[in-house]
Amino acid sequence: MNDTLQTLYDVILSRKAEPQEGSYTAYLFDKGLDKILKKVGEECAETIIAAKNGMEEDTVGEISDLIYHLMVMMAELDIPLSAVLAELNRRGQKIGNLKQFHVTDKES
Ligand SMILES: N=c1c2ncn([C@@H]3O[C@H](COP(=O)(O)OP(=O)(O)OP(=O)(O)O)[C@@H](O)[C@H]3O)c2ncn1[C@@H]1O[C@H](COP(=O)(O)O)[C@@H](O)[C@H]1O
Repeated sequence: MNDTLQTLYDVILSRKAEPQEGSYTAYLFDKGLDKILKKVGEECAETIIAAKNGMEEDTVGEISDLIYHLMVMMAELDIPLSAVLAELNRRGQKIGNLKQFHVTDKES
């Protein structure tokens, strides 16, 4: 999972560094942050609509569009993918510690 995200993020970063003809990602960087944020908002709304309609395939497609546009936003803002993954890991470890605490609490 992280490998897939990292590979996609690396391609997005390379489009930012070296824009390619016909690249949608390069087009977004050329348009700038406001355009990218507008796309994030649109894809978020489309994800909600697909989820509400209960169509799994459509929802998966919209989630993928949303993640892609979020990663373009991160690249535009120079936020490394590792920062988000580290934050998710930190939260996971916190929850892990809480579970451990509850188990210990019951046992005593
Ligand atoms: N994962 C994606 C990805 N997901 C969604 N999209 C594009 O996001 C757009 C969303 O569709 P919309 O109808 O909402 O937008 P649109 O009308 O085409 O564009 P706007 O005028 O609204 O900006 C489509 O053009 C999709 O092709 C993506 N474009 C590129 N990638 C990946 O990005 C990498 C670089 O690709 P290039 O940008 O093609 O070089 C590759 O790994 C691609 O697979």
